[in-house]
Amino acid sequence: MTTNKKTYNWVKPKKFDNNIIVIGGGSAGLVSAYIAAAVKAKVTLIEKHKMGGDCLNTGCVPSKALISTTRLLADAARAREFGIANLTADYSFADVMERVQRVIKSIEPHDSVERYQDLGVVVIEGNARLISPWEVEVTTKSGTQTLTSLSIVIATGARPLVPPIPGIETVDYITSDTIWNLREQPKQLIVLGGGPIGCELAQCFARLGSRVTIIEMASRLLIREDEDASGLVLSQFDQEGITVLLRYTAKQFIVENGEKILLAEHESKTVRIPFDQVLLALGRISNTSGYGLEDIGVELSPKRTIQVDGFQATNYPHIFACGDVSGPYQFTHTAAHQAWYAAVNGLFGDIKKFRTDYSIIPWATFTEPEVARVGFNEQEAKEQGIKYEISKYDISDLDRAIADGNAHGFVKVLTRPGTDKILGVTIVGNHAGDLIAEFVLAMKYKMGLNKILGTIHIYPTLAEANKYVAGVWKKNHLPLKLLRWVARYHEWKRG
Ligand SMILES: Cc1cc2nc3c(=O)[nH]c(=O)nc-3n(C[C@H](O)[C@H](O)[C@H](O)COP(=O)(O)OP(=O)(O)OC[C@H]3O[C@@H](n4cnc5c(N)ncnc54)[C@H](O)[C@@H]3O)c2cc1C
Ligand SMILES: NC(=O)c1ccc[n+]([C@@H]2O[C@H](COP(=O)([O-])OP(=O)(O)OC[C@H]3O[C@@H](n4cnc5c(N)ncnc54)[C@H](O)[C@@H]3O)[C@@H](O)[C@H]2O)c1
Repeated sequence: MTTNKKTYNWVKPKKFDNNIIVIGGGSAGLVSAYIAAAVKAKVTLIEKHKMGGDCLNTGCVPSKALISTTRLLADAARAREFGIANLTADYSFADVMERVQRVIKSIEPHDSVERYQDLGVVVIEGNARLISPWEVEVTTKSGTQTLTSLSIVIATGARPLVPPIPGIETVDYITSDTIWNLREQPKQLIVLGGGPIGCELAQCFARLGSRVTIIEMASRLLIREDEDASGLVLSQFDQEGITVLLRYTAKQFIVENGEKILLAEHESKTVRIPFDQVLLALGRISNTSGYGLEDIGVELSPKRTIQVDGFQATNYPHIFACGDVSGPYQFTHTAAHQAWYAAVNGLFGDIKKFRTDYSIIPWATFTEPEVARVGFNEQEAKEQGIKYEISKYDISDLDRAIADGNAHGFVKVLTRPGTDKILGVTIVGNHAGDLIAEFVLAMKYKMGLNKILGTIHIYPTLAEANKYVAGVWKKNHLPLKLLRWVARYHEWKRG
């Protein structure tokens, strides 16, 4: 990437207050600041809202806290299957939502100003604005100051997409930012979008007793995953009474006699869907305006994320970006991964630069069943013309899953034809997000399915599914010639 010509229009300070300034105290910013402090750099972290960013305050943590409560309710509803005649759950929606806040409070110290100050980071709670490629203006309650830095990491995150659907402003919509403020349960909740946010939250609210309808314009839920994976999520949602309307596109909101109605388009017809609350889960857009990027000319990508090169650098070689604001992934663990590169390249790039390693990126959607993935799935391999073989193990056969009363799902491994090299894995089922870790490690350290098959897995665990799928691969790759020869050898020995 070439240096933006605008660099030459700015006067570079002769001395600097900081080695690195990090803008944004979410998953990406916190890790960048941590790394910088660990290697003894002078680092200032600026956060304008809440330390911990989306993950702690409105994203991963509250959603997973709500998932754990609602799973308890779903398990209680299945009590009979477990030999318990009657198990009633007495709860109030408001109490459940308060518990979510308590979980956030318990995790808050991990991301707190105090913790980062103790680590050696200067933390400023204020609004940052780039006023030159080396200067950041910070506005706090007590005033405005200008800081200078040799390098800058932009980690300003993303926000829920609010599309300009006519009438949207009249229906008091909620997003993943505001849903956590609800204390009164929606009776009839529409969830716009069947991606990870829509699916996780739709299931939670259905389990709490709301009547939930998902509106998804694509032909499947979780469209990035393979059809067999999203199919299992769909059939679970059907069983739980969630209405899933596929190939429906939200077109307009109207309010008639006080009733809120969504007009959605389906097969060229307009369908009316009444509701009392609508959650927008239509994707997240990067925060790229209002803090000086446009003034100094930091370039954006066609997807409106900050454009970075393979080293997380923007068109200014000393300004880096990481996390949701730069993409291409929008996960806490990828934000943290990129943050290491942004900080290290920002501090030591003159000596050595490290290219961000995207070779093995895992993720999971925490619906029941969970859907976890690393590497290629079938649809991506086909799109990219990559040849593969499939080994699939059905979890309905797994002793532990049967004992747990959760015998559904699968482990599917794509391997390079004729070898045990793993190209990608999809796991659907209980604890899929944990089970995939074995394959992430195997892929990272280039271990094939033979190595997984040769590893002892504790009986009876869900992790045995990983060994069994390796066994499926082995059965399909038996050394037939050798086995024929061995059979003759045994025959000869018998005389
Ligand atoms: C409902 C939901 C569930 C999710 N679940 C998961 C999950 O289970 N697993 C997973 O891996 N990911 C999950 N994610 C995604 C994850 O939350 C994000 O990928 C992650 O938080 C991105 O971190 P970030 O640091 O890039 O951005 P953020 O966390 O958004 O942090 C950016 C920070 O920058 C601050 N900021 C912005 N502008 C300025 C400025 N000018 N000055 C100072 N500060 C500024 C903001 O206030 C914010 O705190 C979920 C997201 C949502 C919404
Ligand atoms: N477990 C996790 O790791 C986790 C959980 C939640 C969110 N996230 C992150 O947050 C990101 C955003 O999630 P998301 O679910 O909001 O976005 P998404 O982009 O994954 O899904 C949005 C869905 O909305 C549909 N859609 C868009 N416009 C529509 C319309 N007008 N009518 C009907 N449907 C429409 C799209 O087809 C798509 O399927 C994810 O990509 C993920 O990276 C991760």
